[in-house]
Amino acid sequence: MQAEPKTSLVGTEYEVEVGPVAHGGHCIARTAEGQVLFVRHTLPGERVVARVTEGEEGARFLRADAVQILEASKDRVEAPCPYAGPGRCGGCDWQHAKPGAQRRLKGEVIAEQLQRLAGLTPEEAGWDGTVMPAEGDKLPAGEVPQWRTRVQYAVTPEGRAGLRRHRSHEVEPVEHCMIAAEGVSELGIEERDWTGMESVEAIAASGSQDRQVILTPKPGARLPIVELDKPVSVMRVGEKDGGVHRVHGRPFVRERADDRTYRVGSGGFWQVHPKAADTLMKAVMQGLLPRKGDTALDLYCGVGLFAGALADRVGEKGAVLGIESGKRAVEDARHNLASFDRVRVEQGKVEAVLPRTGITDVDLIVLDPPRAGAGKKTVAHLTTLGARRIAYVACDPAALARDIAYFKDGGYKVRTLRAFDLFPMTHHVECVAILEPADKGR
Ligand SMILES: C[S@@+](CC[C@H](N)C(=O)[O-])C[C@H]1O[C@@H](n2cnc3c(N)ncnc32)[C@H](O)[C@@H]1O
Repeated sequence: MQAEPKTSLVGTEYEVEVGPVAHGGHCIARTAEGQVLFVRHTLPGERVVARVTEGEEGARFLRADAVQILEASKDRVEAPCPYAGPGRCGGCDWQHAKPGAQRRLKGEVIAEQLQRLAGLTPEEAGWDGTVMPAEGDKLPAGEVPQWRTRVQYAVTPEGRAGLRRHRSHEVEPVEHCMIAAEGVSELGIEERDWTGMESVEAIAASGSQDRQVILTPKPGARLPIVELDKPVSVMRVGEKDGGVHRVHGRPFVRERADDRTYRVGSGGFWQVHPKAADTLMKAVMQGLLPRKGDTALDLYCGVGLFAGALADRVGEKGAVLGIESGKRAVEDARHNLASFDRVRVEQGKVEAVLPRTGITDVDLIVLDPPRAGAGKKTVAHLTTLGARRIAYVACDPAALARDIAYFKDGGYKVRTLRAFDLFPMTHHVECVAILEPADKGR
């Protein structure tokens, strides 16, 4: 017998009191019947009319947008971006919140994840509860930091560049993205016709004048001649192999951190906020306190940001091993770290490569995994290596909290935690946790 289709509630409106913030850029509310709503475009304590955007009767939760604000929070501001709002651009979650309130909301999310998934209060995690803005991001009211050095534009059927709507393939055409770095805006991507393209990624390095666009053509489409307002190198994503191929110019951009230049090939990872690489590198080094002669691991090392900083500090008698799955990122890391004799970079997944290395003890570990985190097996392995300190760089506080719980099982505790707002206007936040053996006093 076929199950009865459930009745969609999309479009239904509820007047609700808005409760606390939840991970993902929304707040929690309940309908009169007790059904949970994840409401965007609102703030804790507000009374709003929430219109359902996803979900059906009896679902565990519904998603909704606040379409009318009946009682506004004192943290609310008029969104500075004309493309923000219900049904519009999905790039920013907190355009309608004061900058200080955005950081408070991110702090509340971190605290909630730590408590729920790792059983830790902020004090137990050695965290003062604050989320620090990046240097230079505290701006007069109404001004928005222009921090996005990499912007992935989608293209409308008419060939206009835009940004995707929230949880949708639809494109919101934009004439100017407020959070895009000046180097991206200067290219004039939004003014060009991109007919035939699926997407156009713009990269403006912050450590050099390098500019690059990566085109993803629709199947069978011809590449346009790219004439932008500034010189750029051009890459394309291959229709068959999905790889990034050079059309003209350098196949990489040059970034700077810790007074070192890093080559970052197309498709390779580099932090998006211009201050992020240095901010995180400093937080990691201040937490680890490397000594001459130390041995260290840089896991999920990308093009070698932390391995380079560690190599400088552990000196000629020390050694650093980086592990990274991306082939091109490994080539870049080897190039970037070629001046160090005692730095090695292995290609492959950490979970496969680390056991194969046969390493049984190290002094220090940095891990900077993707959003899913490192996971139980990898964390369990790391806790057997006897590291004096471990720095965990996390772009997702939920994955961080889950992995901290695994570290706890393996005899490690969090010594300090710091949080940085490296993604203003969005719900994203970056944390650096420093762990050490639990039997060591604070
Ligand atoms: C958040 S980035 C960090 C890169 C680098 N630490 C930095 O700050 O520039 C995560 C990196 O992990 C790599 N990666 C993802 N899954 C991996 C895995 N299972 N094993 C090794 N590397 C992985 C990605 O290619 C990416 O370069």
